[in-house]
Amino acid sequence: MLEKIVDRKKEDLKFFQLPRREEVKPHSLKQALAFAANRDGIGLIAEIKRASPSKGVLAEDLDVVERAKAYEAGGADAISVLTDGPYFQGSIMDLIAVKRAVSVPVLRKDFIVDERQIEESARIGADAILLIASILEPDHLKDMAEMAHAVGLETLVEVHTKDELEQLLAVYDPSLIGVNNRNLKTFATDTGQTRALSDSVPSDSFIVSESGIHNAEDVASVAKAGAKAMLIGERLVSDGDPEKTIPDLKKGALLG
Ligand SMILES: O=C(O)c1ccccc1NCC(=O)[C@H](O)[C@H](O)COP(=O)(O)O
Repeated sequence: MLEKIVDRKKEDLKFFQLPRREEVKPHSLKQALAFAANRDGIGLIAEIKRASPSKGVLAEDLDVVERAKAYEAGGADAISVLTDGPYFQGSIMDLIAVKRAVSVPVLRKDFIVDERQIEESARIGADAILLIASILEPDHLKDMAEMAHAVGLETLVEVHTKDELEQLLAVYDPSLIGVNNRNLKTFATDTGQTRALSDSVPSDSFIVSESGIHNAEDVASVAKAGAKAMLIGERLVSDGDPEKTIPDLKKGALLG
């Protein structure tokens, strides 16, 4: 599936056109998450996605602006927007609309495989982009991260296995490391993956635990494993009252 997503992305990039630049105020993802970790025990990146390969349609008629504002009002420290069209029913227009509507940092979640997507991300007003170790060779990922930083974007570098992490650390030391609890080949999620990798993450890096977080116990488990922030999609995008749910989830960091 991951291969299919990336192949489709490369195919679509043949028709790539740069959008015009948005005039928006930048916000630092790392600073927002570090501040929240200090205040609440854990920071939260709340995700907007209409659909996913693992779950199908989650929220077809989602009003992304309304949802982003509800996340922010509930205490989300940052918002992630899935901009992939074919597999997640997202678009760069979603990110543009969200960035205009909120004052927390906005992360572009997509399958970034080409330098042009970095300039695109900067133009649409993203504050940060996701770089996925399983689809980029370590040297290429390092180059892409440096290119992103040069145009003012922060990077969240995602790994799933210890091997991926070790190969990456041999050439590059990211300050924000996302441990994806979802195996992108089988789609199975296990929050224990954050614990399994956390000892191998350099002590000066900041761990964001991603995927499969549904309740306060999951939050407690990843916080105990060393995550300073979490990224939650499905649980929040399909929630009727995220303004109430977000504080309840965050309280999980204080459990145990
Ligand atoms: O969500 C999927 O099915 C998926 C499949 C293949 C590649 C990426 C995928 N998701 C992107 C994400 O990283 C998640 O949306 C994110 O970590 C939130 O996960 P969740 O809280 O479990 O919705």
